[in-house]
Amino acid sequence: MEKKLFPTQASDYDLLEEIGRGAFAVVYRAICKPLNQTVAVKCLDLDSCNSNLTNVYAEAQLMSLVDHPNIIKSYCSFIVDHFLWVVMPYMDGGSCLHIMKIRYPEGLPEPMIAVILKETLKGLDYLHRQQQIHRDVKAGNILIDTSGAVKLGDFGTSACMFNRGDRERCRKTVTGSPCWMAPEMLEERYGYDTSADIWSFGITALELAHGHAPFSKFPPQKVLLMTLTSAAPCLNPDKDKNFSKGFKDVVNLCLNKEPSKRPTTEKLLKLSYFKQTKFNSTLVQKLLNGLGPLWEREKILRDKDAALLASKKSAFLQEEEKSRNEYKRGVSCWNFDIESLKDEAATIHDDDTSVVSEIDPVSVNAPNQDEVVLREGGEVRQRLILNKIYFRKPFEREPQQFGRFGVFDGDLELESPGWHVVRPVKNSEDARLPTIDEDKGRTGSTEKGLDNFDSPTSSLIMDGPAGDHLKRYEDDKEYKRTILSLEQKYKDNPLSSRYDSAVQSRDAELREMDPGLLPSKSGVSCAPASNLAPQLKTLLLQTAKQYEVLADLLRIASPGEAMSMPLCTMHSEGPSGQCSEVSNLALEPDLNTRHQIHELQIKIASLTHELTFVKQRNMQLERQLNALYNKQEEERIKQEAEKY
Ligand SMILES: Nc1ncnc2c1ncn2[C@@H]1O[C@H](COP(=O)(O)OP(=O)(O)OP(=O)(O)O)[C@@H](O)[C@H]1O
Repeated sequence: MEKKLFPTQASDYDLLEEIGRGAFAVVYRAICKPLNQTVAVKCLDLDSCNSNLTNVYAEAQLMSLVDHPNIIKSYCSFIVDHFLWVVMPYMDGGSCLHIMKIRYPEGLPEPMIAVILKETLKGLDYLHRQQQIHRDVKAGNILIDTSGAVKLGDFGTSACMFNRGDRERCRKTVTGSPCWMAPEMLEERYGYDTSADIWSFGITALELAHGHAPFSKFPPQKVLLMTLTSAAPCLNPDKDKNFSKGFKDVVNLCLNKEPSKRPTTEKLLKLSYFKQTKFNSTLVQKLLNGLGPLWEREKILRDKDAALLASKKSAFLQEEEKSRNEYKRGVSCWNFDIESLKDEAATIHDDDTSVVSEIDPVSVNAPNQDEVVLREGGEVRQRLILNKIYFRKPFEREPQQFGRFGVFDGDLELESPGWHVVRPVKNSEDARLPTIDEDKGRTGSTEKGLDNFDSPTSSLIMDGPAGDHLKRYEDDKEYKRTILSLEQKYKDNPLSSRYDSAVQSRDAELREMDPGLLPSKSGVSCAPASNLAPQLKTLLLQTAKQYEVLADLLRIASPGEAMSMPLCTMHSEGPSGQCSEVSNLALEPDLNTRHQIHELQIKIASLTHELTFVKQRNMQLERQLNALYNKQEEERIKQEAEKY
């Protein structure tokens, strides 16, 4: 069949309706005008996604090399502003998750599950043979169309393991959706391989059977904990009586906590359960019978979610109150002690709803939340579905940790200071932390200096201009102390790998509160240019302060003489205490001084400009390198394919 060449210019595509939304991307039905073909275009926001451009681009390129009927390939991908557009075949049935939400909330009938699983398995088998890990196998990524085709999509998060030796074959990065993640993916010290996909495949089987993944209603920290410490999920012998033994065996085989004991895709395909399952397009088409167009269904679901969100808002306020009361009782809400987390997790019931809150733009790390609404000037700018777990690299803006993460354009943080959401750390057992003072009926402390401490800390500590009930971050002594106490407490903890993350996160946060508190790390060179602005402003302030000192010295040297040096004052705005403005209070600076200040400002502007330019150039070079690398890979794959 002749290979069509898809154009790589945005103007060649008409974006029509929105047909889906992921953590960092919106997917549209679109028309490729020169080819007059309906396609799906995934617009991935490069600014808010947590991966570096090179990886994203490499993975998008990789997607275009895929050639299997059960895997969605990309026709092409290109950059439009700060978005990566990935052009793919349009799957007009949508995802299995989508269909379950609309029509099968309790799960699909087994014959349909068997067909869907087998087709997915064939696609996964192809990827594994190419030595790739998908890393995001779930019903939301299994797409179907009206011809009855079943395809596994979105392996933008997958990692290429081509021929890079065994060390590289075990990935150390963590990306994925908590409920589907294999236990070894959560333990940073262990790598993981293709068997992690087999675990996710087993979870997907349960998801298709029940309409939702096991633990999906729990907050992510509980999901993590249960995945690590509880027995592997399985079918319920009472509730799931109707499922065949073959299906139960598949689930049990895949959900083995020991990765090496899980079957390979090849072995699974040889099971009689899958051998007997024949592809049946009519069965798949039946799933879509009577359903409206995908974009209309998508809209119905979006509206439903919005209504749910509104109802959850009040739940959040209650949760706030509950959490505050718990705090007053000295209940630990967040720590890394696995046993207490276990107990805590056990108190969360199946019907617990996740917390939803509204906060202003910037970066968000909200371990207890499903979704946050980002507003600017009262307008909703973006809704972030916090459904992923990321371990951020040390040089990146956010601390390393696990939790639900959403990141909004960091530059906005400077322009419109808003909520700053940080991780809560509380522990009543630590003597240095505030405890209940029964007599006084308020929070007290056993340590001197904290007697007046009165923190109505909720399950999240927030910092922002509004909300009197929330404590300002930089004043939060308890937070600083608690974080420091973590260091002592978890040194010998079995989760000591988490300890490093906690320390790094502590350092990052303390540095943000007060740049002088900790020595700055060397080699931190990857900050965005916009992040430099406060530092440059600080430099400007320092220079101005030097004038001040000079003026004082001159005053001492020649008392009685009128001084014409500027008297500068620091306006502390952010938690870091960086100055935002240098202003004259009493004395007007002379012309020369003003001129120098002006020159400094010009230098700063030009430096910022230069930095932006270098950054762009860097990105360009990265892209070129990538293209080169991908070309080589393509050739290598071709050669390998020829060998077969
Ligand atoms: N080629 C496609 N055809 C039709 N619908 C699609 C296509 N690709 C994606 N979708 C829809 O868009 C939704 C969002 O896709 P996307 O890959 O961005 O996110 P996701 O995998 O659901 O979430 P995440 O960002 O967590 O990976 C999917 O769940 C699916 O319903």
